[in-house]
Amino acid sequence: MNDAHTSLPTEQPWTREEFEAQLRAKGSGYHIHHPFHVKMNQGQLRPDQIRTWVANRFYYQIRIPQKDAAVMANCPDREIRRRWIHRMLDHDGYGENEGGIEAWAELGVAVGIPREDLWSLKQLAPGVRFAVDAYVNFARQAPWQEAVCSSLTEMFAPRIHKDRLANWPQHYPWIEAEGFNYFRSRISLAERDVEHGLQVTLDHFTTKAAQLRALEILQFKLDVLWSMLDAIEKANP
Ligand SMILES: O=C(O)c1cc(C(=O)O)c2c(n1)C(=O)C(=O)c1cc(C(=O)O)[nH]c1-2
Repeated sequence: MNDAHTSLPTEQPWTREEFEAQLRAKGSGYHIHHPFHVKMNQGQLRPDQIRTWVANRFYYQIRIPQKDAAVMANCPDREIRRRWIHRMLDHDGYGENEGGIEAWAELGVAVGIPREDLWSLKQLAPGVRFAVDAYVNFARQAPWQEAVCSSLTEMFAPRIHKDRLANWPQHYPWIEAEGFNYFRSRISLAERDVEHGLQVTLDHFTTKAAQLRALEILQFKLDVLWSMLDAIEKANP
């Protein structure tokens, strides 16, 4: 094991601010820097490659509420559950709100994927299924605070959604504008989610060893997202 990930029981923990800065520094490994994502944002992907990305990312979208249900199922704290349940509703929708999964399906239509094709998962690459399932299984099996910590890649998500909104319309004028609603909707939701996720993480991981564990968990989640893009890139070079 790397020295950076071990600590003596007596070692001083980072302060709350230092710990948050360490978590945020993990952004250097976010999938925004993956070569496939860089190409996507620079307008270098063919329409069929955009479709491969949208079809595969759909699997992440439909599994996220199950991941959040696992966090809820493992969490005995009513106050946490009262806030966490919004994540499931955001994606599944409720009442008149169609939700994020539907917004992603509209992105699918906007890039030329018929709904039945998207829902059939026939384009799903095995590596994407594997990576996303690893995330859901982690949330099922880990203590709920660890699962909360693993959601903190969302700290880096508002930037990625804003970049897509800024760049896609000019690079990919063939995509119908309604397709971008998902990205727009996630900016404020991600900010709200991160505020709560960070609060739980900063409150729970208070020894140095625990703080180092939190960084490992965040790395695991960064690896999930990175592996998804590796598999997507390979599925349609
Ligand atoms: O488009 C992206 O790059 C991206 C990344 C992430 C992320 O960092 O996990 C999420 C999302 N989008 C997203 O839309 C979303 O709803 C979401 C929920 C979660 C989570 O871990 O609970 N991550 C993400």
